[in-house]
Amino acid sequence: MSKTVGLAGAGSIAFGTAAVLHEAGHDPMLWSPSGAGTAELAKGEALRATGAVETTLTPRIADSAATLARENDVLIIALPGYGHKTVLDALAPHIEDRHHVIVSSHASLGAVYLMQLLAERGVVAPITAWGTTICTGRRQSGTEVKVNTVRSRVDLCTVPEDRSADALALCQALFGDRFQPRDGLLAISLSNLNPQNHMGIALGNITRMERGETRSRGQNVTPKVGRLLEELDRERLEIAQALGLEVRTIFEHFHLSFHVPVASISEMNQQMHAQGNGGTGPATADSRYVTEDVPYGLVLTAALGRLAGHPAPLHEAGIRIFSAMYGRDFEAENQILAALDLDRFSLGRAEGRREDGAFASTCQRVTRAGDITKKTPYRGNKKSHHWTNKETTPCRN
Ligand SMILES: NC(=O)C1=CN([C@@H]2O[C@H](COP(=O)(O)OP(=O)(O)OC[C@H]3O[C@@H](n4cnc5c(N)ncnc54)[C@H](OP(=O)(O)O)[C@@H]3O)[C@@H](O)[C@H]2O)C=CC1
Ligand SMILES: CC(C)(CO)C(=O)C(=O)O
Repeated sequence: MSKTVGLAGAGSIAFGTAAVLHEAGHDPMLWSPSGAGTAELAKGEALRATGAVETTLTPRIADSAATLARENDVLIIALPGYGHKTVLDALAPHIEDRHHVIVSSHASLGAVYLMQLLAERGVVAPITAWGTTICTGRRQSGTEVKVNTVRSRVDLCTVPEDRSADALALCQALFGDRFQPRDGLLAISLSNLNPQNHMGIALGNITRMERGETRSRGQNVTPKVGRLLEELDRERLEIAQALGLEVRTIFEHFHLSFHVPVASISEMNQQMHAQGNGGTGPATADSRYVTEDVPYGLVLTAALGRLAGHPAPLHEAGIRIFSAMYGRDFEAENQILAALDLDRFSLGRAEGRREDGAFASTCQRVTRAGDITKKTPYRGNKKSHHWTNKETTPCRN
């Protein structure tokens, strides 16, 4: 049955996802928070998708968050993490029990933040967090998108948990049999590989980014960049294991997303390039590979590593190196973590608490706040860690 689906965002993923939905017989609507992203479409121009999806559609256009919510049963958040808080704040007052919200892709506990906003209004709508996007691609203009791939598997979980079965059925009805349920929001947070992948790619290509040079992304995952990605992956997997969570490996990720045989990460990327879907690397330093993935990705993984007693030195180094390169404090830029006030969950020595007890209660309280994960076995934490809760300046990149 055809569904009305409102997409918050009008960039590459919102355009690509609208095309995928249209091809499957659904009825997408786009909302550009500033209006700029849908200026041409709002005049009635058609949206053309090429590549892995070839179609032309005339999506409905929303002029506000209220319209997007009113006119659709399903809402998909499809924009970078640095826009999530603004957009969730705008949508939350209009979300009702009848809605189903999907976050594509989930960044930094945004689903917990939205749950809290809805709880304040007594609304219980299922929120499904995806570990990544259903497609990849790049917006070419106000009316065109190149879709590089439609993924065969996307990790997901739903809060509240008792809505998981309905949520899975809905995602399948919209996009087909492409979903792998995971055990809670921490597993989904640790299933998003963009932050680690983009850290390696951006570090290996930062001078090209700064000089504005266009290049193949896959081809430039050279053996040494590939090895760095594999080592970053090892850190993420160790954290997941310490938390008792099952997550995909980087090898599975590239295999399931880009349909290439499993080999070394560099070889898999060379193969993607040879098949024509290696993508294009960022050609500006002002790229979400850094401005989104460091504050909303690396910062969360590094913090979870400290909490789990498995610090992630490469991730930590990435935060520091990019902060030094950009002259910014990326750790302080995460608006969602700041709004969740995770200082309440500090593992500090204050009040004479034993750190392991504080960690256990952190897990329980976070779990209660958002049902983040069903099982968070404690493996011991010797290091003191404080979540920072500094004021952040909204950043619009
Ligand atoms: N593109 C890809 O292939 C992949 C993307 N992803 C992830 O998917 C998500 C979306 O990516 P993508 O579509 O490429 O990103 P884009 O940069 O293309 O998204 C642009 C959209 O985001 C909105 N936006 C940007 N900043 C803000 C802000 N501060 N507040 C509100 N809205 C804002 C823009 O609003 P406006 O219309 O007002 O200008 C626009 O609608 C990201 O999390 C990304 O990491 C993951 C894997 C692959
Ligand atoms: C290819 C790459 C690194 C780009 O984001 C990726 O991992 C993805 O899209 O899932």
